[in-house]
Amino acid sequence: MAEENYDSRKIDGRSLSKKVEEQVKQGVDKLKAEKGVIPGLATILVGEDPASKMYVRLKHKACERVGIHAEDHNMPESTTQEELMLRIQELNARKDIHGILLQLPLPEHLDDKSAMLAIDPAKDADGFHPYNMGKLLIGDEGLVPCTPKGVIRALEEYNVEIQGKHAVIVGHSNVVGKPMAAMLINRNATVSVCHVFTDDLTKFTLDADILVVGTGVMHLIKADMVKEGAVIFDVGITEKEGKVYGDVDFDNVVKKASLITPVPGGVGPMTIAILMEHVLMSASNC
Ligand SMILES: Nc1nc(=O)c2c([nH]1)NC[C@@H]1CN(c3ccc(C(=O)N[C@@H](CCC(=O)O)C(=O)O)cc3)C=[N+]21
Repeated sequence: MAEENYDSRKIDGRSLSKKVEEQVKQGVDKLKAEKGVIPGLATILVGEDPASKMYVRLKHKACERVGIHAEDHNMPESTTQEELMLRIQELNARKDIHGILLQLPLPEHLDDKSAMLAIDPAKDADGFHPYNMGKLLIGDEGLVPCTPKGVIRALEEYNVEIQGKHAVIVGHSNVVGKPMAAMLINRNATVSVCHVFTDDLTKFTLDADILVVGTGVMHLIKADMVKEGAVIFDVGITEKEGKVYGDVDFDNVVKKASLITPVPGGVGPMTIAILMEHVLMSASNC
């Protein structure tokens, strides 16, 4: 028998992100024409980590596509906390910079919490500032973490019902799991948050109508751990021998899912498109 073709189950993050970027580009053009404002994003990267450099490059390329001015603040590995704080304060004060993105992770000797706290919440393109996280928790979603927002956008685009559904999140990080839980609760899902200490992970994943996995454990989620018809978002990235892998064993899990994101080409491009949207939002509000 011929291999079944599961292409229609794939959530195409690349084409979704193109659609979002097209909307952002229109907004940017309008803002330029009507108010003479050019949205500006400053990225801060401390050190020379190759993966971080690659991610920052992807963000700059996206800025170029949508007409956002992008500045690369690449600071040396030896940067002190004081120097980093000073740079953030300079960018906070600049009228032509509407979004500030501090690329994570920072080198060991730097404290990311105090650095993120120093970023003007109105310029917090990542949505990581405690003020914006707090707003998210009380249902006021402005600048929110880009990856979970991208998941929500994809659910909307594919007309997946959220209310009343059991959404299971694997991974309780500040950048994905926790904000994802808040966004799904805000939309009346029943939410379970699992993580490395969860006693019986499969008990939860098997019951998930919507499954979001962000752990960084390659192919953690196998076909026998998911429910028939589940909608699955793979937020994991593991690099191995020049290839990227997700947290979901896509080739087998796709046979049970109704919709599923691949890695690459899934939530990654969406994350960047939402980031562009945030810079436009901040520039529009200034
Ligand atoms: N302050 C901060 N904000 C971030 O948003 C942030 C961060 N720090 N640190 C690192 C992670 C990682 N991240 C990615 C975004 C897009 C892709 C992406 O678009 N990936 C392509 C593949 C690219 C390739 O590997 O060729 C894809 O999935 O199709 C990947 C990773 C943002 N991060």
